Amino acid sequence: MPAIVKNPNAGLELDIISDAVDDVNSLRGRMWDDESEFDTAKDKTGFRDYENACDRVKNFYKEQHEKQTVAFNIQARVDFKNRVKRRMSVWEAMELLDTLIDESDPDCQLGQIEHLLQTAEAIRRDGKPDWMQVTGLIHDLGKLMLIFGSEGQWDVVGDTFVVGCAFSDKNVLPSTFAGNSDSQDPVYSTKYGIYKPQCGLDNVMLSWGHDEWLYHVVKDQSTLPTEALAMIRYHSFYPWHREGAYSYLCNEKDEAALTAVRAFNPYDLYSKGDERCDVQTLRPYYEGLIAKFFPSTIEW
Ligand SMILES: O[C@H]1[C@H](O)[C@@H](O)[C@H](O)[C@@H](O)[C@@H]1O
Ligand SMILES: [Fe+2]
Ligand SMILES: [Fe+2]
Repeated sequence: MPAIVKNPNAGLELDIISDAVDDVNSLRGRMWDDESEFDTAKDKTGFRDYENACDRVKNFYKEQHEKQTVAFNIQARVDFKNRVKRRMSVWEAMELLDTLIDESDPDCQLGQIEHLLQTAEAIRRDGKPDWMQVTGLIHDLGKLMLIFGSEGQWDVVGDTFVVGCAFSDKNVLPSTFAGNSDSQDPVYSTKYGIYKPQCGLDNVMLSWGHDEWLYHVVKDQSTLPTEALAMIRYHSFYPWHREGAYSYLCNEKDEAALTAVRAFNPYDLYSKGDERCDVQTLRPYYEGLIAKFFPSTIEW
């Protein structure tokens, strides 16, 4: 049974999806009940413990850190532009996302649709505006790349980092970058690499993954504000928004983005320990919100 569902034809055959849901649910049952991979009652310090993470997570980061080179990142962006697009609604995308497992995540015990709803519900409980609730609801939909033709998990999920200059030791499991050929490159291995000081994140290439993919999908097809786009684009950029790395590449515009991403992050991360959500009960409320910012179907 596949750990992730990949449909090479990238169609949305419903029987494949429902088989996949069954497979994934049974896999989840085994991963989470029998292996006790997750610590259910942890406080905030228990999240994102990569040093003590299971092999699945450590192997994921080793592979990602070795394979995300500048050359790969340029090609990924070309491929993104030339890809075949699919049409579906945001809610359909959420249901499809629920057939996938994120191998990078040491904390997410429930499925992806519950993670989206838990994030949105935590934002809603705090009385935050509609647009931010919707942002929470959709922020990980870029993981659909796993179905729409990614190379693997390593070019979709996990934290992001800058490529084209020296890898920061503020990244998780930084020793694994030794296996990335860019670490030996005479330019890419220097502090600034291919960048100018304070050039701004718009001019910097972050490792390719679900943040950047969804940012491009959403920016022209929704009426979400700039802050929402920053939350989506940089939510996995933990070395920057949590650890303060790469400040020598940032400009003034990035300060506003940083404020937005920091406001968003606790809802994304710590809601993973919240109560379960009832998908069908919450559906009408969130479909109403989605309709405020998106047309009925969009191109993915
Ligand atoms: O493992 C997680 C992943 O589940 C998230 O979706 C991503 O945003 C994080 O940065 C990553 O580390
Ligand atoms: Fe994410
Ligand atoms: Fe998330």
